[in-house]
Amino acid sequence: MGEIDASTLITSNADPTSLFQLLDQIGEGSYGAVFKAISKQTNETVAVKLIAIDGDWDEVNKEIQILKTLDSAQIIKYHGSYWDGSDLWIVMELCQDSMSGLVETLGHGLDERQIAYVMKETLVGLTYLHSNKKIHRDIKSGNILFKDDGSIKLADFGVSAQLANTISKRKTMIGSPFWMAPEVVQGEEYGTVADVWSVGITAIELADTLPPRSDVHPMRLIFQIPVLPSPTLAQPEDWSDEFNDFIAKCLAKDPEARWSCAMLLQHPFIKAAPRKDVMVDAVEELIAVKASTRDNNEESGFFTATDASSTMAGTMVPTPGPTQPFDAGTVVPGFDDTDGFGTVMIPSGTVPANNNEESKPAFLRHMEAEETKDKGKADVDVLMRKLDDIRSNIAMLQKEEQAVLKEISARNNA
Ligand SMILES: Nc1ncnc2c1ncn2[C@@H]1O[C@H](COP(=O)(O)OP(=O)(O)OP(=O)(O)O)[C@@H](O)[C@H]1O
Repeated sequence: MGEIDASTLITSNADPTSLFQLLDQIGEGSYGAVFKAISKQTNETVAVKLIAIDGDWDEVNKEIQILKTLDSAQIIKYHGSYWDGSDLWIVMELCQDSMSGLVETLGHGLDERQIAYVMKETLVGLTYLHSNKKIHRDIKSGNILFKDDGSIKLADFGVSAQLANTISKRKTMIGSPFWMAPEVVQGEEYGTVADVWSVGITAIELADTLPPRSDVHPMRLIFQIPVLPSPTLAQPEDWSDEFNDFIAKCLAKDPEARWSCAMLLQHPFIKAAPRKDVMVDAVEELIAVKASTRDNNEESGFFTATDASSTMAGTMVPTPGPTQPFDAGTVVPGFDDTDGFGTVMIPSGTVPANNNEESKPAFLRHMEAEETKDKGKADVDVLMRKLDDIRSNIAMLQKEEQAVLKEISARNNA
């Protein structure tokens, strides 16, 4: 079980199966599955994340300790943790789905008023988090959940960080590459505005259904993020000036120039945001699509578990749902990250200090280490793609060099 004793994590010694009846599985993360459940004492419906004993206890412990301390209407409520002898049960407030699940199931992006509302609630939650000296580090539509009444809840604090009173910056390379700020992929010190960059990428994701540059391999993307101009909406002209400007303020490449969450709450795009009723139609549409998918699956004999014991015995067929365009799972060293679309987490201390590798982003070192493991499998195609990547990065850097030289010459002549 690692260095942490499960007894330090749990709320009480009660057997969770006597407290909660697990119902359908509603999600799956890298550490375990999430179930809808009902409290046998209060009849309240809740969400239960089941984490197997061989999980990464250090990270689980961190998530629980952070969740325990948070109390905000925009952050998922934590109800407690229990141990059933083999799995840790983390009991939380139940949501309908994530924003990525919504967009995916509906098959289209949100409209501008809905995005303004989701962004406002996200910023309120993050302002609270940041004022408590915490950084989320994995903001994306997959980690923004919503309830049936349209309320928004930030979730997945598995990779969040607590900033010490004296240290307001972090260096550990954590996040999902498509949503990562330039200073994070460059391995520089970063602060709470790293979350703001991810908010800007999420706004684009909610409008366009995918984050920008989603067709680029994450390995190449980490070179591109610091060099290329800030991303914009795919068709900026289809959206208001206020929305385009909001995204530009979130996606300032220089963290010093980037607006904070508190500043963004005063932005005209957010000031004009409607109330949660704006989500009602989308939520109803989602529930209807889910119900018809369930009916179709039942007709074709595809079923979901309604009983915890059958589920844990392995007889359950996972809840069918639309295929995720992105694997929203957290990728930790030792986990397979074949597509690289998940959260990347390189715990501090895993990277040797004071060697010539230090200047490389930790994320890149991790990818390279993974590649070395698979060296035997490398073939000419792989090497050709690598060459292609290197050439494209050289071309980008040359372009950047030209721009900087031009700027120097302009300033010298001024
Ligand atoms: N409280 C909740 N209410 C409703 N659904 C939830 C809740 N918590 C999680 N889920 C669903 O379960 C899925 C898995 O959640 P989990 O936090 O375990 O992993 P993840 O964030 O998707 O991935 P990872 O932990 O690998 O980053 C989520 O994508 C979400 O759709």
